[in-house]
Amino acid sequence: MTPSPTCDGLRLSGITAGHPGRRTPVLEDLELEVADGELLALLGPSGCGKTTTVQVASGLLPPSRGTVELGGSDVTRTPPERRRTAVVFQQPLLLPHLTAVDNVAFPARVAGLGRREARIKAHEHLQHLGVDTLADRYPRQLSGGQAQRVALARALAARPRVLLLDEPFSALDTGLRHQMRDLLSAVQRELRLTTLLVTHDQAEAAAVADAVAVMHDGRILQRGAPAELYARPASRTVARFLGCHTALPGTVTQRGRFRCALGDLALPAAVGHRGPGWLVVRPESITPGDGEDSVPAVARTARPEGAFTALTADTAAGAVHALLPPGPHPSADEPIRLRLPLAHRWVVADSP
Ligand SMILES: Nc1ncnc2c1ncn2[C@@H]1O[C@H](COP(=O)(O)OP(=O)(O)OP(=O)(O)O)[C@@H](O)[C@H]1O
Repeated sequence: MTPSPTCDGLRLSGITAGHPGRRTPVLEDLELEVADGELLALLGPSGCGKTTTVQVASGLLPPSRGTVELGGSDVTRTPPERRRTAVVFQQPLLLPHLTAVDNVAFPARVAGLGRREARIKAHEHLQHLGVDTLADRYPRQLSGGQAQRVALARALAARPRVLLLDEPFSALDTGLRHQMRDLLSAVQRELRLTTLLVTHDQAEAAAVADAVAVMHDGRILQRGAPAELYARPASRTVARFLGCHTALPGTVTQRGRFRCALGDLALPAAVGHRGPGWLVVRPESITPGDGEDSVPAVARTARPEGAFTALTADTAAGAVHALLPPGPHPSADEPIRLRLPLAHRWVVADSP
């Protein structure tokens, strides 16, 4: 990834950081940029260093190497309270002895604004997030979703340069999560705030983010628009993390041809990979049926996944995983043909 010469958003360059008591750093030479006004989702498995990245960006954890820039200024040594970043965590962390409106007014009060003015502003933010009717309630009188809206209102009230959201919706139930995603998208569209959203949910990342960065073992493996990462993952790890579990070993013998245990398969012209690699195909693009693009398989398992059916089938080259829409689906041990549409074939190397 070549960094742009200037960044008006958030930029972490060459960051190495760890935690006291840990022998090895969590982040090593991390490069991450969130452009001005962009919502970037930082996606990665548990323990890969997402929260540590947020801590470094917010100033809660000083890196041992590297720089943090905000709005084009180096803030590596600037204390958290002077960075103009606001963080929303998985838990709302509202002050229990203050009402919702006073929680939201708190940052402005700390910044020196009078109580009346701070409260007027706070009401505006609560209204913006659809919870002004709850202004006089204490945190213990709010549901999880309501409290998280108040926490988001408080973060916005601080008028941050950068909003850092660390798994803000993961404690909520599915319906509420979707509502909060929509709300975040709407707020983001309106305010164009530079936002880093930490999540381990690829659907959430795809739903709200302008760009996604996939993290693994403290490094960014790939960054791009969600659709680009889905269609063209850089590695098996990225593909797997984005829900694509079909990876068939073989070799790109010449442009547009992939030789594997299933024979000589066609590839789209966009595939630039050469030599040994893995054919990956997204699960929702695979369907049972006959055609030029189909391969023989034997159905192994078909289990419900929400409204869909997750089908695993064995082929001569390995297991194929499909996500089928509602309707009849193959049963175990049934010989079938599976279509692997040409446009959805992609080849990756075996590296992370
Ligand atoms: N305060 C701490 N002291 C020591 N080690 C820590 C501390 N906080 C995190 N770690 C370790 O640092 C590594 C990265 O943790 P981090 O919380 O950044 O990961 P994460 O990607 O946010 O994970 P999750 O999705 O589970 O929240 C983990 O191995 C974790 O155990």
